Amino acid sequence: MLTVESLKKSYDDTSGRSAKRKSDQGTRVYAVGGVDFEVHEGELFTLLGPSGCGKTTTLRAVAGLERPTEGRVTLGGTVLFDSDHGVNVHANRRGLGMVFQSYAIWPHLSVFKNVSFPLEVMPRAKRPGRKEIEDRVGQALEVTELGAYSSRPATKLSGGQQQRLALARALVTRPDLMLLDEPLSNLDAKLRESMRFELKRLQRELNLTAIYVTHDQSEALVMSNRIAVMNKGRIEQIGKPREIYTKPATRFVAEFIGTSNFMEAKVVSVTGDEVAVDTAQGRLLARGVEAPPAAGDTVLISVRPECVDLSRERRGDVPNEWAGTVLTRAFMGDVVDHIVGVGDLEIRNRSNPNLSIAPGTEVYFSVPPDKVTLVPVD
Ligand SMILES: Nc1ncnc2c1ncn2[C@@H]1O[C@H](COP(=O)(O)OP(=O)(O)OP(=O)(O)O)[C@@H](O)[C@H]1O
Repeated sequence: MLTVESLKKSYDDTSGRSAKRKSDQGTRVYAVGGVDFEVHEGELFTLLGPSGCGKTTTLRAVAGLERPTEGRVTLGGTVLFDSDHGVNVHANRRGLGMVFQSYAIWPHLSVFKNVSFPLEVMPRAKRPGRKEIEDRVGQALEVTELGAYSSRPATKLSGGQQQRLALARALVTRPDLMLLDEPLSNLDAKLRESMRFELKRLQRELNLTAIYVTHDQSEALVMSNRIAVMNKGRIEQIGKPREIYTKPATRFVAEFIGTSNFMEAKVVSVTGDEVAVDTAQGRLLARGVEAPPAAGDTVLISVRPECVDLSRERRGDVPNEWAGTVLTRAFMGDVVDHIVGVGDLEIRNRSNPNLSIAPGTEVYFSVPPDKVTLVPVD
């Protein structure tokens, strides 16, 4: 549905020293350094990454609010931007719906008028008749569960309701693609969590195609069909939430999404998709490795804390079983974390809160081989 190819956006570097060099060398900084992705119909596609990684710039380039330095953007077969051929369709003519962090409802208008406004300002030739405007606004308010507030001044809505109003206003034009830039970040934590599910339900029910921008990894995991993890203006990995979490392609992805135990290791042997590695603390077996490395390669091992099985007794019949000592334990209500020391290494385990082992206790822990992830060394 949407294709973004080799998208780049650079700015003049106005920071200190490099600004001086700019005059003779033309220094540019890349906010987006060449990204490629596709968004399929009916999909919620998330751009996820830390502050400053270029996600908003990418979204604004798709919206037509930012002119890319290079690249091509195509929506349903129509070229919206193409640097090689000088194509740049105006933002108003791209047929997109947008919801931003500051959802900017019009305070002097009623809920109904806020939603009808985008239809009323359409060029005369495209503008729907009065009856159709009423029907479409009614529908948009219905799906966002604001029907009962139609005549209320927009300022007399709660934060969550105002957020839904911003969504209704974007939906009413029936856009081919919705662009959502951190739309929940102004809400308090509890409301933000329930709105995740609301938004996801709406997107699914209306079969909306959407690009969602967030720096919040749990929001991305809950809501997305697919996620593109961005770092320093580039995409490090694109995949389904489960793939991104269980098979991080780079150290950055493994560190940014969730928590992980990392160990440097050397590959000892490779048999099909089974890889044995040596770490400073001992040998580990990894199974189900896609694109296995070669013997002798250096790799990074990543193991999620919930994949570390902790026990007071040695089991003996399981692979990857090591002995260690509990250093700390942290109870967090729904889970408990134990930090286990093995030589210089600290391994984090996450368990059901029924397990509680005092610091200083000798323990055994093991990792199922299919939970040992090999990450290429950067
Ligand atoms: N107009 C501009 N001039 C110069 N640099 C800019 C401009 N706009 C953005 N940048 C820089 O480009 C980089 C990417 O910015 P962008 O807003 O896309 O990041 P982001 O990932 O959306 O971050 P955040 O989550 O903080 O909004 C940043 O380093 C930013 O400082």
